[in-house]
Amino acid sequence: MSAVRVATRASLLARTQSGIVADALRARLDREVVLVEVSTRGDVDQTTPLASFGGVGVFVSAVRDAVLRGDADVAVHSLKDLPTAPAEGLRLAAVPPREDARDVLVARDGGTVATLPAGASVGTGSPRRAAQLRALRPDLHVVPVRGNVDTRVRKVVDGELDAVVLAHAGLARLDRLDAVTEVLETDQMLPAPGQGALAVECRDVEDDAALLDALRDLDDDATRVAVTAERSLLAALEAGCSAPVGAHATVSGAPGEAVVHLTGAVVSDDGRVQVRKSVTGPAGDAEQVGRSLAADLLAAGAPGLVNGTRP
Ligand SMILES: NCc1[nH]cc(CCC(=O)O)c1CC(=O)O
Repeated sequence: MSAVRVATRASLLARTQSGIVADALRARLDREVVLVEVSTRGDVDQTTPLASFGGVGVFVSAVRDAVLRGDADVAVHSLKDLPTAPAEGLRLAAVPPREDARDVLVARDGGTVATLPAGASVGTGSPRRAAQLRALRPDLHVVPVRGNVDTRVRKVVDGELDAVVLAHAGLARLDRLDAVTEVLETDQMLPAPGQGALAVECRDVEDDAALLDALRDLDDDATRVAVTAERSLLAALEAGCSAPVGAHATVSGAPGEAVVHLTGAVVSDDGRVQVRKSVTGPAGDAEQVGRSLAADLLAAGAPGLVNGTRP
């Protein structure tokens, strides 16, 4: 049988994540599984703000194109980087078990959000993290940063910044949890929809039955339900990945009676206005649960926040 080719971005985090999926496929298929690196404009140029490339979508589409062209069979992404619109010609074949979805602080001298000195500079490129940081500590100086996880951590180690906010999941996968000085609870910092989860796509028309079986086996039901609710909320708010929207869902209960509990928040850029709500519904209706929470948030005044802060 031919090798399975896994398309990945070239960054260390992307290669690590794709390696996790490649290992999982290897364990389920008695086949060779190889990584195919795709370099994107967003990876090559680490300084230009992402918005001028058309947002993080640039990372995703180059990897997808490799699969659509037939240069690879499977694409691996961070699920939170995927636009909510479905991709023509591809399907979301597997959502593997999620890592910790929370954000973390990496600060000098063991700092936490509560103990950072007045006016401390905290790096993040995410409007969602910036807005929630300002809500917690209006005195903080939020500095836009780009670059991979290692570069961001180094800015703290080198003293260029007092702290950065990153995803727990990325640091865990890179074995860099030693740098974490505080895990931010979701009531302080609601993660991005899909944070901590991976997305594995294949061609719509894929006819490799063994590969499709392996992908199905890699899919985690509870993770798929949770991220479906979170992304349905995001889509219904008509907010993109750069909007100050947080969402986090958990699934509980026996199969057949499982429920999904979804919390969502929209925050003004300056952190002064936060609309935050929760809803619980049947796991089988995850999309509807997300849409109904979006309606609640919109009724509570979220539209001005979503629209007012889009680039
Ligand atoms: N924005 C880039 C990005 N996309 C996914 C992750 C981490 C892994 C994940 O959230 O699953 C990161 C880095 C970060 O936010 O710290």
